[in-house]
Amino acid sequence: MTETVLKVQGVSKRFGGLQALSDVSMTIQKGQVYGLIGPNGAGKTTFFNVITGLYTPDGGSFELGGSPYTPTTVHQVAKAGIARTFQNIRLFAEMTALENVMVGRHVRTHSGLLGAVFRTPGFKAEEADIRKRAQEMLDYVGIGKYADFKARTLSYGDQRRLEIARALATEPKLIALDEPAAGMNATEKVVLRELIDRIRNDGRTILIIEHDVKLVMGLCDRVTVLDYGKQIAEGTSSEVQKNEKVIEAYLGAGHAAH
Ligand SMILES: Nc1ncnc2c1ncn2[C@@H]1O[C@H](COP(=O)(O)OP(=O)(O)OP(=O)(O)O)[C@@H](O)[C@H]1O
Repeated sequence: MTETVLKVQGVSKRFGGLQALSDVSMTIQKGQVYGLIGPNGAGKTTFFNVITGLYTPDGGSFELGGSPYTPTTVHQVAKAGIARTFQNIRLFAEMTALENVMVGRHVRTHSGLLGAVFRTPGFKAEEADIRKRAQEMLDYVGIGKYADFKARTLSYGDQRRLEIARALATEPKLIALDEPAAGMNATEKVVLRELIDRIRNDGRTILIIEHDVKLVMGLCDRVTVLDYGKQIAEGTSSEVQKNEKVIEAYLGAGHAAH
């Protein structure tokens, strides 16, 4: 039995005279790694920003885990069950790795602000649990030994893994990774690939924007290709690779081929 995690239908987004997304639809099933690729400026980040509540779409409908949802604010989207990472890493640089993950975990806590202010027993117990879970997340992505290091002191690859740990801490239905391999060397990419495989094998569902086509093709169950905001292909990695429009879009004049 397949179970749909995210269903997006007919999403559009215009910036002034520029149609950044034009009637884009996709269905992501539980346990899939779903790739979103396309040349520079194709609309990939815009799509991520729409589904995570950073941009308001001009049209389209959204379902998450079988229920309709409207991605209006970032916080509401996190609560609904989508967690993301960013192309340009967005960590709290002066906070420790552990604290960064604890912030992600707070999306799922109950004590609230009053509990924190008065340090109620309920709050203290919850805080201890959050700390423990955050450490487990760091161990899971392989940077447990850096728990007490400030985020800014970690290597680039480790900061990207920390972002993934923070996203996982919200227990998302869908984890959306925006160019997780950007700036990584070959060794770091191998480790990242293993991590994404492990996250999938543990039953999570992943949407990934990635410029490294080799990585995408090796990792993704299905792929959507955008070009100038339009969906020019959708299918398995091998179907998409053979698609004439895709080859054209990547090799065509005026586009950087990556
Ligand atoms: N906030 C904005 N205001 C105006 N135009 C925007 C905005 N965000 C994106 N765009 C434009 O929308 C188009 C799609 O951009 P987007 O960043 O989504 O592409 P992308 O596929 O993620 O590209 P890249 O691979 O370079 O990150 C581009 O022409 C971009 O200039």
